[in-house]
Amino acid sequence: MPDLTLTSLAKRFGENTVLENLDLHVRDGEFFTLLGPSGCGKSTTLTSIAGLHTPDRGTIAFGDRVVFDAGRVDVAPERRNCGVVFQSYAVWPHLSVHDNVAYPLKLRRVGRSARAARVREVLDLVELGPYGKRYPHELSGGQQQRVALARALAHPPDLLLLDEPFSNLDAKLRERARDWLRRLQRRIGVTTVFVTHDQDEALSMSDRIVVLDAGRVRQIGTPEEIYHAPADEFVADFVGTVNVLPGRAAGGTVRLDGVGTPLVVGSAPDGDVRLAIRPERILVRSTDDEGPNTVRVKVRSRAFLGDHYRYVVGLGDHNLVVRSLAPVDQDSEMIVELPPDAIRVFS
Ligand SMILES: Nc1ncnc2c1ncn2[C@@H]1O[C@H](COP(=O)(O)OP(=O)(O)OP(=O)(O)O)[C@@H](O)[C@H]1O
Repeated sequence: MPDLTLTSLAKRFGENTVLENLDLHVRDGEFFTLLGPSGCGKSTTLTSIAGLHTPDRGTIAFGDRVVFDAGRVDVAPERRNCGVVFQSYAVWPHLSVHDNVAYPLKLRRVGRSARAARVREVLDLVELGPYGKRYPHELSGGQQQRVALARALAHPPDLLLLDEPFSNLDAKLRERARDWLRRLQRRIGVTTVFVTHDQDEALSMSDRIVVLDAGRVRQIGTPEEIYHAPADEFVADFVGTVNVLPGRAAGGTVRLDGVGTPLVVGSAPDGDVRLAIRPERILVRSTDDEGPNTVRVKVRSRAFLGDHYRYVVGLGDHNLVVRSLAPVDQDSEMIVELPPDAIRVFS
């Protein structure tokens, strides 16, 4: 399978700059996710790869094959050999499942018996083997998306491009569909670009994620890198929940407004900073002499969420969200530890 390289890709719609010098490299066989808020340019990137939008500048290459080079090369969508599934890419209601999946093969003039064999193969692949004769209205939403996927895979694509394919499914089905798609993608090894604005989906499925903001790359990394070592406050805030507190750094410590003892943070540039820590990295202690950065706080609110408690506690002049299994009463005191290795400091 080819890798995919986007170089200096730029796209404007009128006055609106949607992509600005976008550089991306998706490795051979990788499941690569474009993650970012609505309007950040994820779909525009995907449709540019598919050839459905024409960028203003830059190049797109599948392996050694340049499919787009602004002003010079612009390979037609049907010749790029991408399998595409969109959220709204409904299957054709008047065609049976078999005929939906056979359609791209028919377009490519694949003979009748080879076509039937391939349709059987991909329907088995998406676990819809017995459903060939049904019509879309006789299938669930999840099954219809699997038909769309089978259609995208019927003529083996060089790249699989998926734009929020699960957003019409309910939460339970969506979770099942994620697991299932990830296993299938690993099995067939097709280089895949996946678009979502859902951080859970991105974290649970991807080999690597790019976080986009207003057409620019904020960070590229594995799910663990993006979650545990966000490059900046935008990424920390967009992926997961984070407490962000203003303070002043000096000599590897940060003094928060209204908190007596400075917190040890490891390395940080001296001056005004913002300290970030995830709620689940804050430890609830029974005594306050167990480690550095142990602070006595007041529980302002408590919510029981089944598998954990979510507390809002007062830390100096700020509210801090804490996630813990430990039951502590509302309005009582709590001792929390902010481990230095759980703290990120942004200037
Ligand atoms: N055909 C178009 N004409 C004009 N503007 C467009 C067009 N397509 C997209 N845009 C604009 O480009 C920007 C990026 O859109 P895009 O669909 O790529 O974002 P996105 O990150 O996929 O968002 P979402 O998650 O909401 O789908 C938006 O401001 C959008 O309004």
